[in-house]
Amino acid sequence: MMRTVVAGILEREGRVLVGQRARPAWAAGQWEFPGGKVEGGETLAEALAREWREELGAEVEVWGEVYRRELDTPAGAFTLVALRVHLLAGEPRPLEHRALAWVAPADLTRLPLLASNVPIAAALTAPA
Ligand SMILES: Nc1nc2c([nH]c(=O)n2[C@H]2C[C@H](O)[C@@H](COP(=O)(O)OP(=O)(O)OP(=O)(O)O)O2)c(=O)[nH]1
Repeated sequence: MMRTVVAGILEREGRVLVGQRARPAWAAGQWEFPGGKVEGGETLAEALAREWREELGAEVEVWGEVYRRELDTPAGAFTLVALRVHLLAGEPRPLEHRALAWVAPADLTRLPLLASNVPIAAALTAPA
């Protein structure tokens, strides 16, 4: 069964939160929307809430899906789903990332994003 990875899009004052990965080697230094792999039995929303608690010390709820596609990476094939989130409690901190940044969607591609995230950045800047 293909695994699913959820990635959270948190927007504040026209900027979105991104994290710089510390691992694995192929992805270290690249920027992502914080999230991770869905575990057995979890909904997408539950998985994303768990990842944000573990990696950022923040409580979020999911508002809706932004983007979905199938991916091939050095870590295997999976479905990547980007979900818009709303912050309930806690200020995100880089508990597992090298750094966090708040970036305007139009400026995201100035960072070395994970290649799979470039279309998500494009979706965020597309006119509604
Ligand atoms: N978190 C996250 N992962 C992404 C994004 N885009 C993208 O291609 N990926 C890839 C990188 C990884 O191969 C995979 C997610 O793995 P992960 O390492 O974040 O997941 P995890 O926290 O559950 O980690 P682990 O338990 O497997 O070590 O998805 C993104 O925006 N956010």
